Amino acid sequence: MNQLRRVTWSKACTIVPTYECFNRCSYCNFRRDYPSGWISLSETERVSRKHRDAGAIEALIMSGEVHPSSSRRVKWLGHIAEVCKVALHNGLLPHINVGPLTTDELEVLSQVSVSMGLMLEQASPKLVKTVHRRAPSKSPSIRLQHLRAAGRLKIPFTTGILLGIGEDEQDREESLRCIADVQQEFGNIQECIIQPFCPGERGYVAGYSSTPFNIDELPSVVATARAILPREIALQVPPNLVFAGKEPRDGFALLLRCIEAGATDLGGISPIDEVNPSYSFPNMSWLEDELLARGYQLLPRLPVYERFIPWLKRDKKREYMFEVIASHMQELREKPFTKRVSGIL
Ligand SMILES: O=c1nc2n(C[C@H](O)[C@H](O)[C@H](O)CO)c3cc(O)ccc3cc-2c(=O)[nH]1
Ligand SMILES: C[C@H]1O[C@@H](n2cnc3c(N)ncnc32)[C@H](O)[C@@H]1O
Ligand code: MET
Ligand code: SF4
Repeated sequence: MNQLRRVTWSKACTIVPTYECFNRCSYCNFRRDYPSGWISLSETERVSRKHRDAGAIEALIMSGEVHPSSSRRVKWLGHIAEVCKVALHNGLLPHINVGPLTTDELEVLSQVSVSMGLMLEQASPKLVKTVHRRAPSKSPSIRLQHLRAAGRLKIPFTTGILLGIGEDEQDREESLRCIADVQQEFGNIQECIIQPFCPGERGYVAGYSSTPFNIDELPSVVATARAILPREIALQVPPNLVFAGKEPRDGFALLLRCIEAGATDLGGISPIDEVNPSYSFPNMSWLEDELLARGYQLLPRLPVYERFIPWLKRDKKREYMFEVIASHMQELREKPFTKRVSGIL
């Protein structure tokens, strides 16, 4: 009998410490002007419980940023750590993506999460003059430094490239080679996201992008990534952006081409994609059936890949985190099916 091939996803609940951000990436639909406030811990608790009860495993902590030299930076970081603790104590495993951090900051947040992430976006310095002109955090050297610091600290890590922001094919290959280099040196990259820029309500690449990303080219970028990146790195594509603006049948056909080109993961699936709120996710139970008919098993996973669990520091303070990991692993082992966790989606 033919072995079923695996495609994974993570049932997530996105928690946003703050939408305020000192950067102004021209494609961003997420940021709001100061002051728009920080999430309270009681709201964090309410949201975490609700999603844990509905079967979520991951708390995707995604935030706007406070300038590195601002006097508010320490409070901002401390608040993110508190938000993670609340999510964890309500049974969710935090994955943190809050922009570039110093080594000390990474160390602090690694205590309260099971994995972290930062998109490289693109390594080409030319974008700091265009889409990232008002986004100092998007300096490629700062982001590569972050990836390497996370490597040194042995933090299981997610990164990726953003497509259609004015880069060309060589730029994409160069960015992927930078990610491969980090992996070669540190081995901490668990997945690489191949993320197509999608214009939303507010984000636009005004006058910058001479070649907006054509979603039908996604499989070929996935194939390039598969050729450049070491085998052990999972390739993630966001299914809501693959399905965007298409009939379900056509969206599915495109997703299948991405999978055949090497994509192995669909990332964090939450009720709302906070980055691209105008694009909803396909129904995961439906996707499970469709994929099964093509020889693929759609399996839920934790936000830390199993081979990295031994990397997580084990001390008294973090004993609780290991209990939460163990209980989710146990549940997935008993019933490793998408239908079981796809609850409220
Ligand atoms: O729903 C989303 N999840 C995003 N995720 C979450 C990701 O899909 C999952 O949380 C991870 O796969 C967990 O392992 C990101 C995670 C990162 O580390 C870096 C960037 C992203 C970007 C998105 C995103 O745009 N939308
Ligand atoms: C969290 C990640 O989301 C990505 N991101 C930000 N805005 C958009 C958009 N409009 N479309 C697709 N991806 C986006 C960036 O790559 C960022 O790092
Ligand atoms: C919507 S972006 C959220 C994460 C962070 N601000 C970054 O751009 O890397
Ligand atoms: S993409 Fe991230 S860094 Fe850029 S403006 Fe939006 S929240 Fe800020």
